Amino acid sequence: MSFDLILASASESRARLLRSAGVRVGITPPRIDEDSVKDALQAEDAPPRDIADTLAEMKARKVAEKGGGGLVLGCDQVLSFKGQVLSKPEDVADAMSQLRLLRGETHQLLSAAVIYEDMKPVWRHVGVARLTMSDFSDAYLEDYVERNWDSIRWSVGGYKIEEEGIRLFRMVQGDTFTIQGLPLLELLSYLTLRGTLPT
Ligand SMILES: Nc1nc2c(ncn2[C@@H]2O[C@H](COP(=O)(O)OP(=O)(O)OP(=O)(O)O)[C@@H](O)[C@H]2O)c(=O)[nH]1
Repeated sequence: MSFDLILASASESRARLLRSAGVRVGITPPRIDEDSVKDALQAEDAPPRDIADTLAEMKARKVAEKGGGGLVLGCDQVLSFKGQVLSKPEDVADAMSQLRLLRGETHQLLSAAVIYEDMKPVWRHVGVARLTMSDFSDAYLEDYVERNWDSIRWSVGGYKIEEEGIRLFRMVQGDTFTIQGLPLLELLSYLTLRGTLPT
């Protein structure tokens, strides 16, 4: 089976978004040390957008270097809150403390995507969403995390917007795809414009 692109990501959410849109996706998870790259960039005060874009490009390049040709898509999402960059929660306690931090406040999700072809970047986009959380109670927060841990553990911010996580919010600006980790609309526009996908 031929693929429209290779997804250089272990994210089941991204694979699902692409396949639901009818994109024929091969998966090759990248093997990069995200944390050390993130730490180095934060030490240089790199803005969250640059952190996400740099990591997305590194993942695409790492998989493109394995050969195989075609289009390789690398992605990365970061949560930006008052100058901090938050990652996926380490454990239940971390998820609870992150959500307490974000409660009643507005944070941004930045979802970067980079496509490599013939060993060079040919397209990139960083989607941005702004999300304002409601003032949910500690009791609901703890119950939400305990019940949903197996799902939210894979999500930056410790929530899944398309599941019960939507109840944590009172306002969301930006598309659900960007929030779920992929600027899908912009990606599909590029793939149709270049003739990879029929339209
Ligand atoms: N389904 C869903 N996934 C979300 C949501 N918010 C964030 N995510 C996921 O959170 C993850 C963000 O972490 P990343 O480091 O960018 O990606 P990853 O899952 O570690 O996978 P790699 O691309 O291999 O690094 C992605 O898998 C996103 O799809 C959401 O609201 N819904």
